[in-house]
Amino acid sequence: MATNTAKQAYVRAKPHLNIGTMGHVDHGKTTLTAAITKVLSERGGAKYVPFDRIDRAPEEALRGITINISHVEYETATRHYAHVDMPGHADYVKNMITGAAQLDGAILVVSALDGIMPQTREHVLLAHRVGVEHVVVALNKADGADPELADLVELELRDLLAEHGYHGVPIVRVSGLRALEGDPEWEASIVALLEAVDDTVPVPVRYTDAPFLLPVENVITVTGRGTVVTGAIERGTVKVGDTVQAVGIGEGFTAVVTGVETFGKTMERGEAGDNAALLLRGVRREQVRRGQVLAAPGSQTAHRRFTARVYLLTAAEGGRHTAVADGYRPQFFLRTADVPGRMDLALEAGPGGGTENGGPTGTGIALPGDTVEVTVELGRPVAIEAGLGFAIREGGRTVGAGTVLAALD
Ligand SMILES: Nc1nc2c(ncn2[C@@H]2O[C@H](COP(=O)(O)OP(=O)(O)OP(=O)(O)O)[C@@H](O)[C@H]2O)c(=O)[nH]1
Repeated sequence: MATNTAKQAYVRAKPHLNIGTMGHVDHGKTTLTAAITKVLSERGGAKYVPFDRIDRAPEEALRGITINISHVEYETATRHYAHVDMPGHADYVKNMITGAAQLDGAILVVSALDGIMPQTREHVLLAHRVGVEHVVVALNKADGADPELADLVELELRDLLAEHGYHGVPIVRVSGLRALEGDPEWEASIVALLEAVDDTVPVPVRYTDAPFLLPVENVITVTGRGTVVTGAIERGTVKVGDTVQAVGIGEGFTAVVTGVETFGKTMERGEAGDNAALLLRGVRREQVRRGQVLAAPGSQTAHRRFTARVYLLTAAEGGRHTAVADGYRPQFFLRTADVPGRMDLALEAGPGGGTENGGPTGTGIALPGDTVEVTVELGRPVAIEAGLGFAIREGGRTVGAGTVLAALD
């Protein structure tokens, strides 16, 4: 990342926040993302990223300058934002529920022409479950919608949001498409949307004093320079010269950080909450895998077995229709890791096991809607600690959400 042409340095002049768009397919997430960068670029707060460059820029990933192909950055008067427009529904859910996206807030995109659709519901539910506390609604395609119809959609949205604990959510009528085309009325709607985001999503508490931790999202080889690892810094800080330890999945290693960047700009210090690219000295690409964490040496340990409290989604929430039994073998998503594993419906070390809400205790089965305490054995070791959230998926859908109680062995 030390390039021949000097790179610009990242100036930390404003608080940095991570936000993302969510919502049903085709409601206009990518169009809106492009529109935000276009409108802000005209106001000096962004570099315009056209629609067809979002999610679809592999050559940028190859050059090693992009943090994540679906991330864009922009600034309002008071904040610097990294904005993730996740490519497909499955990836979206995976990123969101594992906390890989580490969203401080979300823009729920709902088409005023179509109203609430299944993924609108699913994303609101998941956002709430994974702890996204702050949501702003972009009621998109307002250019084509009858205002009375839009009023109706707004009412239904308020009900849906309230059902999941979101009250007083700003609903801003926008048109990503018309704003992209340069229509001043709709450009103003994008500005209003960002004002609502600035006002609604507070600057989160960042754990910069904790030991450094970065879940590995992508690994890129930059010819002549080495291996670059990207991801959002979960805790702590990192600078050139620091030693980091890779934990989980493959063989662990330690390496010295020789470059820290964000969105192609060099950083004196990467901090919790930043989307960072780290250049590692003497590390081969194959040594680093998505799902590992890079951590301050000795601060994280990999485990295959742990106890957890798990909520099984109901069929209405997109979960299973039938019970799960001892020996259940789904996929587990922990941070950026996606590993197969086995789940047994009892706490290995501890009093009893069974359910909290009067469900079947000690029978070795649990029904959708139950909260149960379980013991998990993963196919591969992963960095595990008490309190870590994870998702349980099978056949491409999310069937459970859990929290680690304790690592075993
Ligand atoms: N009339 C109108 N059409 C829009 C607007 N925004 C997006 N569209 C159209 O809606 C369609 C879907 O837009 P996308 O931005 O691809 O939607 P998306 O939600 O990103 O879709 P996925 O990424 O596939 O989930 C496209 O044909 C857009 O041109 C808008 O504000 N008004």
